[in-house]
Amino acid sequence: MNPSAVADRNVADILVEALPYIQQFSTKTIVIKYGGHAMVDDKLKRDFANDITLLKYIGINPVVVHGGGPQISKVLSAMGITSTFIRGMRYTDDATMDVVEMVLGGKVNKDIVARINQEGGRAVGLTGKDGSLILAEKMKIYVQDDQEKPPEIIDPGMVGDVVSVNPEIIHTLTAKGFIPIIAPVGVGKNGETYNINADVVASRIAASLEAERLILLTDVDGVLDADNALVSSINDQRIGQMIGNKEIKGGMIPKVECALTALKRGVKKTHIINGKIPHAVLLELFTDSGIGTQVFVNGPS
Ligand SMILES: Nc1ncnc2c1ncn2[C@@H]1O[C@H](COP(=O)(O)OP(=O)(O)O)[C@@H](O)[C@H]1O
Ligand SMILES: CC(=O)N[C@@H](CCC(=O)OP(=O)(O)O)C(=O)O
Repeated sequence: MNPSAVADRNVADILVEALPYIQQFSTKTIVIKYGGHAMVDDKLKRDFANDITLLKYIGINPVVVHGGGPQISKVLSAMGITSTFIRGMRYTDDATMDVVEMVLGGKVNKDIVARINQEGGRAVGLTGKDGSLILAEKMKIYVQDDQEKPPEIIDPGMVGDVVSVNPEIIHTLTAKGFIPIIAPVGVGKNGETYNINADVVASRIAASLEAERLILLTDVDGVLDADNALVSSINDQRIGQMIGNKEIKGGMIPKVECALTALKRGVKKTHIINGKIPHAVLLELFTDSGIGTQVFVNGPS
């Protein structure tokens, strides 16, 4: 639905339309991945903080996993370091890892926490190290440019994959009325620090919490086809085709792959939506038409 169409509607109508959704989601867990590209300006950041606070007040358990890719790149470039990305993952040497941990676990995480608390919510910031939330290991990235040759394995440095999630700390916080805000930094079995793509963390956290919804907020309306038209529903087969013919590229690759992983691991529904639309989270959850792309396993394409 066009967001301005929502604004023109009678407030009472909107509230009534929202009621069955509020009833459906009450006491359920909704995981929201807040991408760095959606953290655009003060107004949008405030809208996001409002949405999350409102969800908690009406009895839903929101859990936020945030990114911060552009924010990391800005600090790295001020230090004269240029990042390279392999299939949407930032090559992470030791110096880059330090910056990633400082930016994600520090500035970005605390900004989101402070904004939600400003709106009357009770947010608590965590990285995957806190409460041993995310056990990680080095990710192996397979790249196959030539179908005739076997895939090449690329060493991405300290890029991590999630081995397991221990959600105890999240359950403890949500039960006490807090909203967990999670930075995608993981810990290895020898205490080493890993940089994990935030989409990967969001999908595994959502699975571990048996979440009702995983919502991935980004800076485009959802998955776009070759004509830049929104694909409002997509299944695993079409995802494979669109990655294969490079219609889905870069940062959208981990997003669609993670949406599928979440569904296969028991999350009920997953949507990729434009976080630059004011109150995108509320529009997605509480209106009949919703926005963005819904991802399916074996479903409609
Ligand atoms: N088929 C596609 N549809 C939409 N976006 C795509 C597609 N292929 C690549 N992209 C890119 O993926 C980006 C979103 O990923 P990313 O930049 O990592 O965002 P975020 O910071 O929200 O995780 C879009 O801005 C777009 O440039
Ligand atoms: C391994 C890897 O690429 N990690 C990401 C972590 C942040 C992230 O995922 O941020 P967005 O969601 O804003 O893209 C990075 O270094 O940029």
